[in-house]
Amino acid sequence: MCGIVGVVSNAPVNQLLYDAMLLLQHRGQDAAGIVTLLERKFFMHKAKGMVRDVFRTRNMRALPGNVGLGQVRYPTAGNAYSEEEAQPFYVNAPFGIVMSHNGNLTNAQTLRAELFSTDHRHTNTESDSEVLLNVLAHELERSSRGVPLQAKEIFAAVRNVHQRLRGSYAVVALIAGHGLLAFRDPYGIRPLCIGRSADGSAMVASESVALEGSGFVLERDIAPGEAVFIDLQGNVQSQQCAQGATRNPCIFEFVYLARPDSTMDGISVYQARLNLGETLAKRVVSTVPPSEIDVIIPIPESSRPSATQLAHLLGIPYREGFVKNRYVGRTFIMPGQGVRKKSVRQKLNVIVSEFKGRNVMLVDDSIVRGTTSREIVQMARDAGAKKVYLASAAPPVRYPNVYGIDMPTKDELVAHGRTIEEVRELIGADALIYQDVEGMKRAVMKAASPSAAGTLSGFEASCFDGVYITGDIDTDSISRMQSSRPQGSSEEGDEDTSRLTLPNLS
Ligand SMILES: O=P(O)(O)OC[C@H]1O[C@H](OP(=O)(O)OP(=O)(O)O)[C@H](O)[C@@H]1O
Ligand SMILES: NC(=O)CC[C@H](N)C(=O)O
Ligand SMILES: [Mg+2]
Repeated sequence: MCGIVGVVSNAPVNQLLYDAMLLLQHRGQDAAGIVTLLERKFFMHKAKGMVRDVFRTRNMRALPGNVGLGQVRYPTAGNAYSEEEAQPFYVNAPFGIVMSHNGNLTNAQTLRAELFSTDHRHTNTESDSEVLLNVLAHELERSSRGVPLQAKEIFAAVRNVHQRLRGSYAVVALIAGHGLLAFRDPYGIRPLCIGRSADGSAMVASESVALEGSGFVLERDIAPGEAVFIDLQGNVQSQQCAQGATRNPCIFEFVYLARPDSTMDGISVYQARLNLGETLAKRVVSTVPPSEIDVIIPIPESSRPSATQLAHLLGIPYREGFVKNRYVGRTFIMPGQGVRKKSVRQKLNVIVSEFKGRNVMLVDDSIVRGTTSREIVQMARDAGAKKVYLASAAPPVRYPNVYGIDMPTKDELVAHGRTIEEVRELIGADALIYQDVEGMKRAVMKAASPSAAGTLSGFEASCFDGVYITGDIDTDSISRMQSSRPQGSSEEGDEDTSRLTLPNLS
């Protein structure tokens, strides 16, 4: 996942975009970029790093214009360390287009070859997003050949783009001299919403928190397959551009990726996490009698709502036993296992009195590679805990994700090919309780507003159930994607040489 945002306003948008990107920072910590549009000219600044490091006053001053877009990147394809693959991307024809993408194309290699041989377009990076931009540019060129580019031609181009792309994509693009285009893949895997401010400005963003925190009111989610075009005067037009679109948002957004104060596809992320704690409570009682748990301790940050609800329902005290260093980012979305592992200890420290002589139940939202759990269980023991139980608000992550979450190889998933007992042993906990897949889906669905519930077909939950919603994923495509996953650099904690190796228990 990455965070994307676009604005059409009647006042300068540089600061607005910067602030919205800070609200989306949890979706990507690796690179950040803004493009603004003044008359026919784009102004761009992008670099590796978090928003506050990438933009200096001089960079902000060099971003004039009332229209613009931005992105915070969490790399899932191409090169994690390449400045060139920071977004937005730019092409000069037709018209001049810049684009930000959240998601992952599963047919990027085929498209790259097709772009070169058939469309005669050159891509110069390993990024799937650059491929996407070129497909969009080619289709805009085709649909507007000999006629002025208007909403009709733009929607026709998006229809063709949907035909060619596979995978997940939420996109915001600016077309010089025309306006802002936003669209979402036909399954709605990655989120995108739209809102307005009192002065009539329009904003599209990955999460509602970016709108609300910027003084906008959330109007609605952009529907799966839908395209929205906002002209330079702020007039909004939209059209469904995909056949047979269904709403299947990525369930991992609700488990971990999104901020709890966001609402996506009509589902409150916070309520979803509370509900996950509720269903988890039922699983806990059938494994560890509540009388044997002295205290429930969340693993900050994302597990807090589930842990609170679990503690409440079991009638066990909830305590903050780990203090988080707020200056260390999210460890899961860091590129490279070496840096992730080191960061868990830098990020979390224990309050010994909450552990000493107690049976503690630690709660996390999910266990992916097991990096966090193994460190945390050991830290709890070192702090004097008698028994350390671990509960996960999500089921075991057993399958690679190909839709924009960096878990592309099954070997790095601690639960792949292992029984829960084997995972427990590896992590070193006295008991390990996982959510079950159906319980998770029900819990998240229950958090949907009544009007949204009817529009949801289900969830993209492949990393938990192995069912890939786009229907075109097999072991070959997974290994192809594995080879195009972000590569690290040795100077920043090379992930290949320091990759966590798990003992083979079979
Ligand atoms: O099993 P692992 O591979 O360690 O991944 C899972 C952990 O990573 C995430 O935390 P993260 O620190 O990224 O973010 P958070 O502060 O939002 O919880 C998630 O909340 C789990 O704690
Ligand atoms: N996480 C994302 O949405 C990543 C977008 C794109 N695939 C990249 O790697 O830059
Ligand atoms: Mg966490």
